[in-house]
Amino acid sequence: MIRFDAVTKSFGGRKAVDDVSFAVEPGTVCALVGTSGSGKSTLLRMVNRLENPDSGRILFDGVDIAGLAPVELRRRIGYVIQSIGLFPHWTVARNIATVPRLLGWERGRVEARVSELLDLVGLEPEIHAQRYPDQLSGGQQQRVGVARALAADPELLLMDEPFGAVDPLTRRSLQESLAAIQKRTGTTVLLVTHDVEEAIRLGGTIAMLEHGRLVQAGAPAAVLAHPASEQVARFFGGPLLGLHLLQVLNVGERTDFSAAPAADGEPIPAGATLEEALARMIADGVAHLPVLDAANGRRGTLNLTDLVGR
Ligand SMILES: Nc1ncnc2c1ncn2[C@@H]1O[C@H](COP(=O)(O)OP(=O)(O)OP(=O)(O)O)[C@@H](O)[C@H]1O
Repeated sequence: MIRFDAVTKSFGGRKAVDDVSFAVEPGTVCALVGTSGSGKSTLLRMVNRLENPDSGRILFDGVDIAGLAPVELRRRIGYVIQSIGLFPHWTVARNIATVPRLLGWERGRVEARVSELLDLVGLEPEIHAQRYPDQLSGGQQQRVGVARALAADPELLLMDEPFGAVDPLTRRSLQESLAAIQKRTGTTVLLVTHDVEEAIRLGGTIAMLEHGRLVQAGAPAAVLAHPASEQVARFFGGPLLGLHLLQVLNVGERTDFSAAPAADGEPIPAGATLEEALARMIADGVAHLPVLDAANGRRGTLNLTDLVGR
C-alpha cells in the first residue's frame, strides 16, 4: 500500500528523515515509534504531501506520490492529529461531513454516513450529531476526529499521536474502538505513537526510527524477542522488556493441552495474553490456571513456569 524507498528529508541542513525504506502492507496497522524528534511526524507528513522528500520516493499502491496532485492524494487519505482540529463553530455532524460535502455527496447520503460513523466510533447520533465540539469531552472529540477522517472511506489512515491527550482509561477505550473499526473496514493505518503499549496493542508491525533512521521494523513479538540494538531494547522497556513480551504472546501458545485441566476455577481463554494470565495468577494467588481453547474444543493447564517458555 505504502512503500518508502530511500526517503530523506532535511531541515536547515539537519536530516529529520534519513534514507528510510520500508513498506506498510494493505489492510495492516503499522505503528511508527521512536523518541521525540526521531522524524516520525515528518515521515507521516510526507505521505500526504504536507512535506516533500529531498530524495527518495513514496509509492502509494505502486504509484510515486510526487506525481499525484496533493488534493487528489489527500482525498484518499484520512488524517488524525492529536490537536484534532475540529471546526469549533460547526456541529459534530458538519465536522464529520467535511470531506463528503467537498466531494459533492447528496444530502441523504451524507446524513446516513454521519450517523453510521458516529455509531462506529461509539457516539450516539441522536445525542451527539448536533452538538458543538466544546460540548464534548476530550475523548469524545478524539472519536469525532477519527469519524471525520474515515468519512469518505479513505484507503489509508494517517494518525499522529491521536490519543495522546486523553486519560489512560479513555485512551484504552479509543484504542479498542480503533482496532475494531480497522478490523471491520480493513483500512490501512500508519500510526505515530510514543506509547510502547499502544504500539504493541495496535501495531501488526512496528517500525522504529532513531535520529531519522529506521532501526528496526517487524511484528511486535519479533521486535521484542530480538531487538536490533541496545536503543531498541531500551525504548521497549529495557529491563522490563520481558514484561511487554507477555503482552504479545497468547495463553494458548504456552498451555499444556495434553491432559485435562489440573487447576480449578473459571478457565482463561486460550486467546488471552500471557500478561492477563499472570495478572489472574497474582490476583487469585495461584500458580496454575485452567485454559479453554473454545475454537478447537480443547482444555488444558497454564503453569506459572510456562510463562518463561515451554
Ligand atoms: N518544519 C520544520 N522546520 C524545521 N525543523 C523541523 C520541522 N519539522 C520538523 N523539524 C525537525 O525535524 C526533526 C524531526 O521532527 P519530527 O517532528 O518529525 O519528530 P517526531 O519523531 O515526530 O517527534 P515528536 O515525537 O516529538 O513529535 C526534529 O529535529 C525537528 O525539530
